[in-house]
Amino acid sequence: MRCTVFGTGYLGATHAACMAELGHEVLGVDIDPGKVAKLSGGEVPFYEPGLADVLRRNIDAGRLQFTTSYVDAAAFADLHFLGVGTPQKKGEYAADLRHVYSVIDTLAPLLDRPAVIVGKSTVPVGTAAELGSRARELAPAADEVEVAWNPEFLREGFAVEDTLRPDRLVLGVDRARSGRAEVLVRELYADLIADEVPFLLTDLPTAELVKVSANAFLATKISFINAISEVCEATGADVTALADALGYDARIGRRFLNAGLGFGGGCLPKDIRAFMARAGELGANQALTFLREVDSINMRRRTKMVELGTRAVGGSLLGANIAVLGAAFKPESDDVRDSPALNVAGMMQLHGAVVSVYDPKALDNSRRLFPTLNYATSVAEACAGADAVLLATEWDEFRSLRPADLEGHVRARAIVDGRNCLDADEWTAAGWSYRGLGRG
Ligand SMILES: NC(=O)c1ccc[n+]([C@@H]2O[C@H](COP(=O)([O-])OP(=O)(O)OC[C@H]3O[C@@H](n4cnc5c(N)ncnc54)[C@H](O)[C@@H]3O)[C@@H](O)[C@H]2O)c1
Ligand SMILES: O=c1ccn([C@@H]2O[C@H](COP(=O)(O)OP(=O)(O)O[C@H]3O[C@H](CO)[C@@H](O)[C@H](O)[C@H]3O)[C@@H](O)[C@H]2O)c(=O)[nH]1
Repeated sequence: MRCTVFGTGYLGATHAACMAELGHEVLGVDIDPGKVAKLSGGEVPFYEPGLADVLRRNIDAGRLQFTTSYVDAAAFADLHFLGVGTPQKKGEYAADLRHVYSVIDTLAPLLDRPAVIVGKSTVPVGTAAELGSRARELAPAADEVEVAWNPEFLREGFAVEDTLRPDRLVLGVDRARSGRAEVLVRELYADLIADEVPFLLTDLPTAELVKVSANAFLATKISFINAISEVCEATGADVTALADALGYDARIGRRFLNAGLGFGGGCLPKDIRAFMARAGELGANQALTFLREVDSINMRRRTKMVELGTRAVGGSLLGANIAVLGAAFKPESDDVRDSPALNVAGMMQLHGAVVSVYDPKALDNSRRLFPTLNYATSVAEACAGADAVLLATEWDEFRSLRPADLEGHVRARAIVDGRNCLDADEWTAAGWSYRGLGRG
């Protein structure tokens, strides 16, 4: 079948390519002509393992195209996915929905036959119903336009795998409508459903809430273990051993219990804030106040890392050479949105340190977002003359570092492991001062 995907960023480009991989004809639509040109040429404008292969294979097969033209998109299909960004508003907790509304305001007037718009962006509860009313007001096809919500749960770094083998598919529909959305979406995902991926049909607000609740839970789990880290730091306990022991309880589980520098990225931080803002608008102010604490615990880890880095160089950052390994918000991604690593690097610089940042994939994005930091093109270059090394993103290249790899480069043997991914004993035995977060 045919579909379009509006917004070809991390989510949209992946969705478009993967829907083509399932055998559908797909047209990706973006307002950024540069992005459209790259994607059309088979180039992924960001780092996402495995995506380039899927993209090229499907472009070559003639199933996947990209355009900036809404007119072409409206003519191309009757099933339209909406995957544009919903960032945090400047200076507020709430989500900025201007891109989502812009898609509806531009697309709907072009819809002159029955159409289904399926939202995948993460939005505050109530948005889908509002978008549906607006689309029907603007569309020549009026009541024949239906808006449904199919939240996306993919993780960056595993986007292709998560799209082609998701844990579940959730579809929220407007029960007052024809049921066409369910029919089309079930047909689109037929191969996944046949592979026994659970398909959960619900109403619009529930679908919207599933998404933000999932991210709120994940953020809470990370902040829970990071709060325990603070107690470990006060007592000399080791949070990594503690998390392993907790994780054996199947009711708790080990995943998302990695203590360290905490969560960042284009999703968890802004989603929990938008969730709090929306709950407030709905008069449920008390319900999510715990998320404020989740956010605070998370941000405190970043200042703790700065504190450990400062201690590692003897108490003052002024003039100290600091190597920061990692800039992406997590490994296997070049995404630096709300990156804990860059936040720490920036704070160290503000305190007078000379900071050198290295990341295997995220340097271009880092330079664009934080042009005032110094960037190195290798671990060795970042560590040259360093008074302390800070490991901020657990890329394999950094996990596999051995003390000998840094000998001859650093000025002092001090390392702060912000992701608790190094063997503390090995580094200590090699004469290094090793500090981890939540490790005694
Ligand atoms: N990145 C993820 O891993 C992920 C996973 C699940 C959900 N989400 C959600 O998906 C949404 C998109 O996130 P993202 O990370 O892909 O964002 P992104 O910034 O990478 O991509 C958004 C894209 O939308 C395009 N765009 C903006 N306005 C447009 C318009 N009017 N018409 C067409 N294109 C337009 C932009 O040019 C950009 O390419 C957000 O709501 C996010 O919370 C993201
Ligand atoms: O035990 C852990 C696990 C993760 N993190 C950090 O948490 C952040 C988010 O990690 P992850 O959830 O893997 O990355 P995202 O790609 O942002 O994915 C989240 O956000 C997406 C966008 O909403 C959702 O689709 C995914 O399901 C959800 O996991 C990163 O900074 C990680 O370093 C930890 O600190 N400790």
